[in-house]
Amino acid sequence: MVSGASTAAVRRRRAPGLPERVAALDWERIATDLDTHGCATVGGLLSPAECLELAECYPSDALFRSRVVMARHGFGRGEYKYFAWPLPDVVSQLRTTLYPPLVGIANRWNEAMGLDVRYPDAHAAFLERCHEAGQTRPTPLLLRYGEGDYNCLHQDLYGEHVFPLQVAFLLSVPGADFTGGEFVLTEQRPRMQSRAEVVPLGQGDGVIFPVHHRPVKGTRGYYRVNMRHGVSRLRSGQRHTVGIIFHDAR
Ligand SMILES: O=C(O)CCC(=O)C(=O)O
Ligand SMILES: [Fe+2]
Repeated sequence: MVSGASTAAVRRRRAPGLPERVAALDWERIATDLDTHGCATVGGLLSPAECLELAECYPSDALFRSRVVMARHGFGRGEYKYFAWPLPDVVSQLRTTLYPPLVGIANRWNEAMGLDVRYPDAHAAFLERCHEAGQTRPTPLLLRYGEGDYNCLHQDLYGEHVFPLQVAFLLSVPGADFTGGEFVLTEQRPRMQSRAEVVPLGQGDGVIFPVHHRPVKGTRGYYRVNMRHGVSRLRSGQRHTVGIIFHDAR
């Protein structure tokens, strides 16, 4: 058990420079990768110290609103915890700084898919929309996998309001902290065979990917493909990730 004092320290912790680091990312390249491949990676956005600090707060129950043991629900093997309000600074900053550059892509995708929903420029305004509809519980989460654990292919939908992109960060060092445990995306195309994408990540890298679907350009305009993500079986060690989902939950 972590003491109350260190729990408060994790909550208060400043992550200097995170907004600057997010602003410095090549958002044109990210948009192109998302359009072309259905996912984009961002290298080393979190420092090793930030990764370690986040991973180490997993046992600190006061930071979380609930714990999910995946095997109990048929979700896979391993566990995760949803952060409680107030979110730790680094998690809150990731949510508020990654949202604005993704809004343009989200709105463009909805237009291509013939969906009427458009997203406001600021995350606070989008959260207000979620909260007014009863989606008030925070969705950022910390995941922990041990040897033999895996995360079944899924979609993180938590109510009517959905921001169509989400981000997952690898907090552990592949090859040193764990082996196996690869991030996997699948794309189910209408009347076609499915396509899988394995996304190699290093510590502190993030992967940006669609929550439930994305537009793909065909010969007669855009069609909608259904997306799922998961994690392959860990062969050894321990793997932590943090998931940044922009809509809140009912
Ligand atoms: O552990 C992972 O890489 C996947 C995490 C996940 O499912 C999520 O962030 O929504
Ligand atoms: Fe997920």
